[in-house]
Amino acid sequence: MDTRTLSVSHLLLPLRVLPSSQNQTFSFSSSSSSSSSSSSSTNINHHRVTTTTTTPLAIANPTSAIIPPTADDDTVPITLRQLCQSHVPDQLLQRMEEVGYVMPTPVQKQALPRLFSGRDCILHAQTGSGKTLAYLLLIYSIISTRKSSFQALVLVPTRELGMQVTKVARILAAKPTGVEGEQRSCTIMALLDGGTLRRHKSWFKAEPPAIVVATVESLCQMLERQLFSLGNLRVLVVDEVDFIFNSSKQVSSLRKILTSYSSCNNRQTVFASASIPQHNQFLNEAVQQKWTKRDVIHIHVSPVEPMPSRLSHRFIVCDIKRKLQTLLSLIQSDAPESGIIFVSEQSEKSKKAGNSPSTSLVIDFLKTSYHGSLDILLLEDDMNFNSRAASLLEVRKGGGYLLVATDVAARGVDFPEMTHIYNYDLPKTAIDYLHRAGRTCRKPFSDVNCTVTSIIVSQERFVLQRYENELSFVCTELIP
Ligand SMILES: Nc1ncnc2c1ncn2[C@@H]1O[C@H](COP(=O)(O)OP(=O)(O)OP(=O)(O)O)[C@@H](O)[C@H]1O
Repeated sequence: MDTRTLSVSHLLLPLRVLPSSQNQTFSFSSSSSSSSSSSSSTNINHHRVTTTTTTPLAIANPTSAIIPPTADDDTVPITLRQLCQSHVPDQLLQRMEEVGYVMPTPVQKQALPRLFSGRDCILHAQTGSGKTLAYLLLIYSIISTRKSSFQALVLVPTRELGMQVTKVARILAAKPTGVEGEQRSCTIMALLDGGTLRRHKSWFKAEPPAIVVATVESLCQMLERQLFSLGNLRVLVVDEVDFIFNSSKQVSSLRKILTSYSSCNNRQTVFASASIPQHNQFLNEAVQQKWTKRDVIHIHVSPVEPMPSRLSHRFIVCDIKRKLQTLLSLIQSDAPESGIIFVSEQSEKSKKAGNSPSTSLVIDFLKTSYHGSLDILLLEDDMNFNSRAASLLEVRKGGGYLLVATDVAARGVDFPEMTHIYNYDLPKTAIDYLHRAGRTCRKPFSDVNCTVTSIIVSQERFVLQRYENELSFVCTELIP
């Protein structure tokens, strides 16, 4: 008897409901939205899949039992190649293995069969769990390199994340070692804020790329000028979907892309994030607003553990005047391989008052007082795109570094060597805490432990406690 468990929404699995304080910061509805909360009771045919429960296969005759491994069976190892075999071109699978992707992560194992079946999906899994590879494999299973048309679109909230996704997509599309021949290769365009639209326009005219990785604003500018259309689009991925919907600058353009410039009936739609607050409402809204088809699946991996278990959380209470010194002492005693020091973005009021941003204070202090071997780098919203790219390039060269950053570095950016996160300023919401913390623990099969440390003043303890409750983690106090 096969007792594997595939949980769908009408089989009542315990699902974590996000607390109301988290909900307050987030809304998918706009004033122009035609749906209302009552719409959630309509007969929507979406499914939810979780990976919380799996029971072993009962094998009737062990000696002859060659049961093909399936994605929902955790007891039988299954490779990425087996999962992708009849869907993704062999050359791409070869390349995937060559760059080190052999075994699937839990989200890949859960999602790929459903993605290959053509269903719209919401990929909801921990930071660093490999959602990018999951949706890129879907894209490579769908697009045809024989066609010279724009077939797949990945929308991202920041230039930094766009550059990273483009890089992974290009690495996968490259020829594996030893493969000869003049096969037409897959072209991938990065259409990101800060780029030159004229160059992209000429590229489109000469030969449309098969895949475009774009920030929402840059894409909309091109669409508004009718420089190309989404008419042949077969798959649309929105990465960090909750962030884009929650961004007042990006949400209306995203809505247009989803419903005016393209139709969910003509494409497969995938939304990805480690955080989808009010996910039931989002699912209903996605269907009501025709962002996805009615049978969209919610793939929710580790719903009761939204952050990696290898991550330990600490806090230290100090006087506000001693924060810099406390930071330095922590760095000296932790001796991180690499670390990010998250600092709040400077408010408009503080800018107008002519104050220095906190990032400058921290950078200047570390440059004079830190005498260790780590490089000190800066990544913040107010830097121009070239300086931001230069900082990330330094980070990617390898070697240890301390990156002083605002939340621009908190979403999606992959820092594989990162071991320590310091919240010099507390994040504004529990969701922000989760994404900052998620810049560590980015090697899916590693057992290296990582640490997040928040440096707080005593009045902030209750805020941190709220995040602990919302995200189900325990923060231990360090006594100075
Ligand atoms: N199957 C795999 N085997 C080994 N490494 C993998 C595999 N899949 C992904 N990775 C690696 O895991 C890391 C995290 O992957 P990715 O950036 O896709 O995470 P994510 O789920 O998108 O996280 P976030 O929510 O923070 O954006 C990357 O360095 C990636 O190369």
